[in-house]
Amino acid sequence: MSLYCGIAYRRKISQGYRLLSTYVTKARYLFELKEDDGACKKAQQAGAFYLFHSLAPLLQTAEHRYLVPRFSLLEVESLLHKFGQDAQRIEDSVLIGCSEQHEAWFALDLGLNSSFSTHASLPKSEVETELQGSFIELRKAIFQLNSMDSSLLFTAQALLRWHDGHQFCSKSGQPTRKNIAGSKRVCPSNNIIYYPQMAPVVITLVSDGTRCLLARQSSFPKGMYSALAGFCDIGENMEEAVRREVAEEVGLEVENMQFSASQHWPFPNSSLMIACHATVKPGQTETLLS
Ligand SMILES: NC(=O)C1=CN([C@@H]2O[C@H](COP(=O)(O)OP(=O)(O)OC[C@H]3O[C@@H](n4cnc5c(N)ncnc54)[C@H](O)[C@@H]3O)[C@@H](O)[C@H]2O)C=CC1
Ligand SMILES: [Mg+2]
Repeated sequence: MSLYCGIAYRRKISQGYRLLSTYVTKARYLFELKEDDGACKKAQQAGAFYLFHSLAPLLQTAEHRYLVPRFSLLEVESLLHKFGQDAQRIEDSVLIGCSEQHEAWFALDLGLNSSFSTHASLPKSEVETELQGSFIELRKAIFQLNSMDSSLLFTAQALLRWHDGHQFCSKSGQPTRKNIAGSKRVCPSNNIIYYPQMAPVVITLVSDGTRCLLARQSSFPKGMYSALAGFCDIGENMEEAVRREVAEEVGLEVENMQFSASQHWPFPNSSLMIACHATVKPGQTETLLS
């Protein structure tokens, strides 16, 4: 019932009762591309492609920053042709966003083995020379990218990695097939749909009101400290995960948890980092000092 009302309301709006915002039309356009393979294929014709090699994005250096080159479908086809591959490889690309003018953006990895061939990795250094750029590990490049580029590349890397690691149905063992946008994979033998997944992680700044607690893992570089982070266990809500992680990692009990901000974090796998503030329970501040 509520879904039906929602659809009717949308129609009423799109028939011209109210002008839709740019953000709304963009969100609906992206939704259409995810649901409709034909529309997504059409969008590739006028779209822009970001290229990766084994999950490292192609970047170009400009002074102290990195620029992220984009290529048209024709340019990508001609590159593939030059390296002896056909345009079918473009079906491995994933939709990562669009401009306000609805130019669709895709990401394609030239280094991962394509679903269409077992020997399909393109030679990295030759492609770099051809495209006048370098495939640089994303983690090393983030501080030299602007925030829009880094967010797009985070999404792209996470999606490309997910597809690379989910090529088979975990129930039937059969190869799964991605839709054109790359927003899902389907097992043709039993129609199970697999969607890209993110693991929720809470990262909590614990304080006693005036001081805050930072910690370090043994794997951190020397001198690096961070707020306390941990994966949510299945069945937990955010508050329970914060309380448990803080207890596990530093032996404190916290209360007054507050959500602060969130961010997608693609390393080493896709996480949704949920940042929170929490205060230690009264009587535990001495522990905080030790
Ligand atoms: N931005 C930042 O400042 C920081 C970010 N992080 C990120 O937060 C995430 C979680 O932090 P950790 O302290 O490592 O988590 P954690 O404290 O939950 O410990 C990691 C352990 O949790 C288990 N685990 C449970 N679910 C898991 C899953 N979905 N994926 C992987 N391991 C899982 C594994 O046994 C793993 O060894 C990491 O991805 C890390 O990159 C961590 C610290 C600082
Ligand atoms: Mg942790």
